[in-house]
Amino acid sequence: MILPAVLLAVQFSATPQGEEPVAAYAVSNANAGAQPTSDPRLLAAWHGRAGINRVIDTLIDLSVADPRISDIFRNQDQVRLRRLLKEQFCYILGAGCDYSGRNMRNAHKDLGIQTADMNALVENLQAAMAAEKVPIWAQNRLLAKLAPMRKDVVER
Ligand code: HEM
Repeated sequence: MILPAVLLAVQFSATPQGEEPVAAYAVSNANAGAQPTSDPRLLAAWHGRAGINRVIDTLIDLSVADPRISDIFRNQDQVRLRRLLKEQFCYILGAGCDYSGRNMRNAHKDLGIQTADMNALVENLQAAMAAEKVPIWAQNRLLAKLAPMRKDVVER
């Protein structure tokens, strides 16, 4: 009975306020691209869900203003992106969220992202984590979760 429930969720899920509609897809935490951690020390080092949200806000602000990659974000739904990045990090860091976005391959498939773009985004993420005073060991735990997603995000 899981499949009909998923289909219903996809068919009837309304577009959140302020966001643009996207083509239907099957919602699953597997789309987040990494297994969640369950280490309270790690979550505390990130300053919980509020800290995660601040890091994502800084990451997006830096990236849309970054001349190396700003073109990629132009004309994209940044309201949706902000919401789903927060959900994804919250899920991966074990802060109690489900991830409701698309998988990494489908979300990035038309963006033409190159290795240099990925490196620029990771630099901005490191700056955002440093601004939140996330210790290096806790930064590295998150970066290790993101590393395998490179192959789905970067175009070959
Ligand atoms: C491991 C690295 C990355 C992660 C974890 C990640 C995560 C995400 C997530 C969760 C979404 C929303 C998915 C959805 O709309 O259903 C998304 C979309 C997007 N990402 Fe990434 N991303 C990564 C790398 C990048 C890079 C390197 C860039 C550009 C430099 C980028 C640009 C975008 C843009 C523009 C969208 C919006 C696409 C759309 O609305 O159609 N991402 N990403």
